Amino acid sequence: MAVSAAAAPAAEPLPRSIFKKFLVMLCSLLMSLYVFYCLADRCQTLPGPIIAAGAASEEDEGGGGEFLGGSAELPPWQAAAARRKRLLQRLKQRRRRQEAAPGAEVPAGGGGSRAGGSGGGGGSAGTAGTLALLLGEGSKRLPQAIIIGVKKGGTRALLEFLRVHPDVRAVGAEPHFFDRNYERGLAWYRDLMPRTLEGQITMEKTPSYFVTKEAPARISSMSKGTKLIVVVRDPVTRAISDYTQTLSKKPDIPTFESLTFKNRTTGLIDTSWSAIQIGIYAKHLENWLLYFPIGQILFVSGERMISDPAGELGRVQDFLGLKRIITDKHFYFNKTKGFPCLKKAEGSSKPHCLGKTKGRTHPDIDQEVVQRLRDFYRPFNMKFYQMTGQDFGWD
Ligand SMILES: Nc1ncnc2c1ncn2[C@@H]1O[C@H](COP(=O)(O)OS(=O)(=O)O)[C@@H](OP(=O)(O)O)[C@H]1O
Repeated sequence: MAVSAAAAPAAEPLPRSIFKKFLVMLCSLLMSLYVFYCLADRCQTLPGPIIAAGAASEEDEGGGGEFLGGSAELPPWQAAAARRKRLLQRLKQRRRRQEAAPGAEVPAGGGGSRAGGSGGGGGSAGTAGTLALLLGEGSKRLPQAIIIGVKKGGTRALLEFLRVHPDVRAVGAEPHFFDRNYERGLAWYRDLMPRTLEGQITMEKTPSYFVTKEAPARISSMSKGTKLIVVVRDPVTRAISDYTQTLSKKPDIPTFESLTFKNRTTGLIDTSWSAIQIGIYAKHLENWLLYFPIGQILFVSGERMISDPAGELGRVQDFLGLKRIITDKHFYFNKTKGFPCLKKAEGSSKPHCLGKTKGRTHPDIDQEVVQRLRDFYRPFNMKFYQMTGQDFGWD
């Protein structure tokens, strides 16, 4: 009895220390699980970890491919969540500013890219992809597909919608590499690109390429296999849209009617005015066909991008060899905006329409001038339908 009474207190600390160790291990395990859970994008309402694009844009200096910000005072998992939240906000702000700036005029410099899909079917693939990108996998590649035009055709809408696809990663801003920045070299260009994993497509859009004489040869020398996408729109409406954009920046410019004509009395159209020139699609296309087979160029209808975005996106996904993930389930028609919008914005669960500079009200143009322009473009449009094998219904 005496022996056992003496032995009992000596034995007590042992189970307690084991218990403590067990508790510490359990806590560590739970913490690790929670951190992993957050990294896998499940601990917040935020839809996905975001990685800054290759090069910092004018709005987001220092973003280059790293997580932004830091919260030294917070526990690591909260700091990670806070960083993600801040980064998401900055990317959203940057995107809004890019859209608010007159699209085609935005200078080069990277812009946002995102990892992961929003909305619809690509969710889990997107999350796996984002996690891999988050862990530093993937590499910057030159684009395999480029939206080369046309200015005011609906190029921003196409890129924004395509980015919903988990296998598409794109530069947000327009790099203008093959027109304004070519002397900077391919390494500079590649560095603007977001990281991609095997099987993902890198994309960019710069609508001025379509009318840049040197662009086809330059893109072909980068890669003959580059897939090209052109969003075309009725050249008359396109010209008015182009004019509306310039007018918003320079309210003192002459009227559309006076800029249209070299001589209003004779009715001679001023084809040197870029707003008119860009719409002569057949002429610009001839230049591209010197370097690319027609089958390597996809022509997207700017009008159908508005009336049936899912239909056009279906064609684009096929052309890019992507699974048809973006469908009509991703879109809704916003009556206030008067345009189709995404049900889920990238990086959030909220609906997303393009910015104020997309879908502007056009000034009223003298119908006689409009008719004169229709007559002017008709033969060029016919030629363009013939070359592409598609009737865009502008005439
Ligand atoms: N979903 C949606 N929301 C808003 N706007 C849309 C959409 N789809 C196509 N569009 C049309 O896109 C036109 C702008 O074309 P771009 O994005 O190519 O312009 S830019 O060249 O990048 O400046 C823009 O031209 P405007 O209407 O003249 O503003 C729109 O008509």
